[in-house]
Amino acid sequence: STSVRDRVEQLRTTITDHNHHYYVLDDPQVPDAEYDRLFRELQAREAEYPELATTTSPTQRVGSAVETNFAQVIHRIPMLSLDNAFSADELRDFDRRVRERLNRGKTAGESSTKEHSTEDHSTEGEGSKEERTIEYVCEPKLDGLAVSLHYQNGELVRAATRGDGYTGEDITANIRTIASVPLTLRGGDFPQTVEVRGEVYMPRAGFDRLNQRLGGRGEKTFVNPRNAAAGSLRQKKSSVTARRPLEMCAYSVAVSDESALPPTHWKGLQQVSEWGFRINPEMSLANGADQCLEAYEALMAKRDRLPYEIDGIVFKVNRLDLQQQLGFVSRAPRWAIAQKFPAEEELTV
Ligand SMILES: NC(=O)n1nc(-c2ccco2)nc1N
Repeated sequence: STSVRDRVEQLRTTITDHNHHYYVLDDPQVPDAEYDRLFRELQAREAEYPELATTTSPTQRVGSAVETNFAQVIHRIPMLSLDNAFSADELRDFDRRVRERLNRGKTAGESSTKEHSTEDHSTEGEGSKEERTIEYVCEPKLDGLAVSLHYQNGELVRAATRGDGYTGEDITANIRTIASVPLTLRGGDFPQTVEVRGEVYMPRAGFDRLNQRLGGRGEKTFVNPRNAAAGSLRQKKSSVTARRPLEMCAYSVAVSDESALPPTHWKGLQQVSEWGFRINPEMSLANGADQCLEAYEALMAKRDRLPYEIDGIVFKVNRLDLQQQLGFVSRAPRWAIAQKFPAEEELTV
C-alpha cells in the first residue's frame, strides 16, 4: 500500500542521512538506540513486503554469504600509478618541468618515458613567459587500495580495483558494505555518469582489533593495514567484508559531462564531498615547490598521530585545464607526483 511504501521510503532517506553523518562526517545526529530502532523497522517492513526491495536500501550493506567471482572490468580512463620524487630536489625538478612545459604551451599527447626523464632543457629560460607559480593540491598518500566507483543516475552500479591500471576486478558487492561509500549520491545535482576514485583503507585501530579477533581464533593475521584492506576487499563473501573495519577517501572524480565539474581539482573534491563521499581532512593547497615541501614536512611530522597509515604525500596541479595540457606520460600523469616518507620500519631501527 502507498502508506507502507511511503514509510519505507522515508525510513531509507532518514537512515541514509544518519549514516552519512555518522560514517562520513563523524558527526552522529541520533543516539545509536534510535538508529537501531529505525534500521530494524526498515528491515522488518522490507521482509514483510519483498516487492519493495531495492539494492540501494541501507539494509543492503550487510552483504550476503553468496560467493562472488570477480569479473574483469576495463577502466574507461586508465588508473595510472604515480611517479615518485625521492628528494626535495626531485620535487623541485617536477615543479620546474611542469612550469616549462606549460610555458612552452606544449600539447599533452603521449610521449615516451625517455623524453620525460631526459627532457631537453637547452631552451631553458628562452622565450618562456614570466616565471609562473603553480598551485598544487597536497594530499596524504593513503596506504590502502585504489578503487574506482561508477555511478549512473546517482546510484552506485559498479566498483573495481585498480588491477594493472587498465583492467581491474569487479568488487561491487564488497564495496557496498563500506559505510563511507555512498550507495546513492546526495543532493540532486549530479551528472548522469559519475566516476569517483579513491583509496579504501583500514584505520590502525580497526586493524589491531581485526588481528586480535583473527589471532584469538587461531587464524592467520595480517602484516599491515594495507594487506588487511586488500584481503578484506577480495573476500568472496561480502558478508565477511561487511564485518571488516574498512573506510574510503575519495581523491579524484570524472564525469560524462565535463562542464558539470568546477575548474580545479580542489573544488572538484568539495563537490564530491557534497555528493556524500569522505575526502581527507589533511588535504591542503600550496603555491609552488617551496610550499609543497613545507606541506611534506608538516604531514611527515604528524604521520604517526594519524589514525590511518600513509606512505607519503601526493602533489597535484590544481587547475584542471593545466592538467589537461600536461597530460600523462605512458606510465603516470605529468600533472602529479608522490613524495614518499622514509619507510616506517627504517625509522624504528
Ligand atoms: N593513495 C592516495 O592517497 N592517492 N593516490 C592518488 C592518485 C593516484 C593517481 C592519481 O591520484 N591520490 C591520492 N591521494
